[in-house]
Amino acid sequence: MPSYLQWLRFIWLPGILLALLAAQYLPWIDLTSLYSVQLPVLLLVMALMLSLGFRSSRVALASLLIMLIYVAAVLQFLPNLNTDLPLYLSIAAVNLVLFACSRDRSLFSFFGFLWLSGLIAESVGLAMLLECCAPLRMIFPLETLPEWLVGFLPRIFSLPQLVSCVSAVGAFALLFLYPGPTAMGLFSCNLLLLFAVWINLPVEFIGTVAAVLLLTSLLGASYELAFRDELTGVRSRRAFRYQMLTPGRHYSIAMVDIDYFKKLNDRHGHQVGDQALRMVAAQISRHTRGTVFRYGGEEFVIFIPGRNGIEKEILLEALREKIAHYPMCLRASGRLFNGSAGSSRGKEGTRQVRITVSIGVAHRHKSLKSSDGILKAADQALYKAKRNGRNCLRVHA
Ligand SMILES: Nc1nc2c(ncn2[C@@H]2O[C@H](COP(=O)(O)OP(=O)(O)OP(=O)(O)O)[C@@H](O)[C@H]2O)c(=O)[nH]1
Repeated sequence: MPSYLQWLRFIWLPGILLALLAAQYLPWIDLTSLYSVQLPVLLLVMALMLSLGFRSSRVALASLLIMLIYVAAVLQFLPNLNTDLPLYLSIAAVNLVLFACSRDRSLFSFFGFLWLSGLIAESVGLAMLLECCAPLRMIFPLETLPEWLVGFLPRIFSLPQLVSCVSAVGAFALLFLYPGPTAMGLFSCNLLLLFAVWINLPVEFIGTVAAVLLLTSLLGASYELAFRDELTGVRSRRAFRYQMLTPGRHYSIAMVDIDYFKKLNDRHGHQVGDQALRMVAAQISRHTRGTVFRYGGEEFVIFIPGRNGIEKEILLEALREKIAHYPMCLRASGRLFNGSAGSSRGKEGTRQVRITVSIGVAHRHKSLKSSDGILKAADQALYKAKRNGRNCLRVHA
């Protein structure tokens, strides 16, 4: 967006509100019918607009697809659409699985152009096949299972039911392969289509619920963007700031900093440095009771609720040791792999790297109450740990 239009970013929502208010007074627009009949369209358009803003082509394509089916059904574009709806829905479910397999990119790109062209070609081809080629349907009745499948499955299954079941299983598998709010949204839509095919849900319900699911997945994705560190998967510094707004009465803050990280980066490259950051984040998450945040660079903060300071220090000391003894192996090429899972440990051409961390911890108590003060105290303790030779834990007195 050009810089002179930047201000639009802050007024588009009040702009929509004013447009809707103005529409109340336009005689040729009947908003009552718009709200009741077109609610799914409004919600799906919202999902589409937001996903375009987020460059989430997967949600954008899913919104477009559901909108296409909804509009075609409501406006009776195709004479047999209502009877063929389960078939269309099951094919939409297959499409959702394909979307879930792809990576998010902008729809305004060659990639987006390919997907949209494919979607249009598929819709037109399917509509022509189902609506115009009646003789073909006599030969291949798409509602029932093909003969070759009847031997394996009971006849009570219709083809759309089978396809929607397989798609839902596929979407579930993809949720495990690429976990995240978007995959979860697409899987939920797949489940919705599965139910719609099996128990004939009304099209208004399908459109509205699908839009709500897609919008919720977008909100989840935006939360992840704002509050999660992309590299390590732990919460971000912004999330820590929010956490410290309501920290509670009894808590401690530990700052964990990787030792000589610059040297590691310089010697083995940034990719190895990134892997080390991921390893440390994973170890902290696994071995502490608190919440882990990446504070910046090679520094992590742990928010540990509870009173027992000594117990927390023992656990943090154990964490420091676990990280120091964690075997990370470097291949001759310089690429890191997980030593504990690596079968090549000790093989020729591999070398182990030991990573250590220094930890500073401060507990909230009578004379140290403000969250900023506690954070500063933990930082001072960390500085002490660094000065005392690193790879150790220091507690703010
Ligand atoms: N690979 C990688 N490096 C990062 C990242 N963020 C910051 N760094 C590097 O982290 C290094 C931090 O170095 P320093 O602050 O000097 O700390 P250090 O070398 O660990 O020294 P001590 O803390 O005193 O032991 C810099 O070289 C940064 O480039 C990141 O996301 N990935």
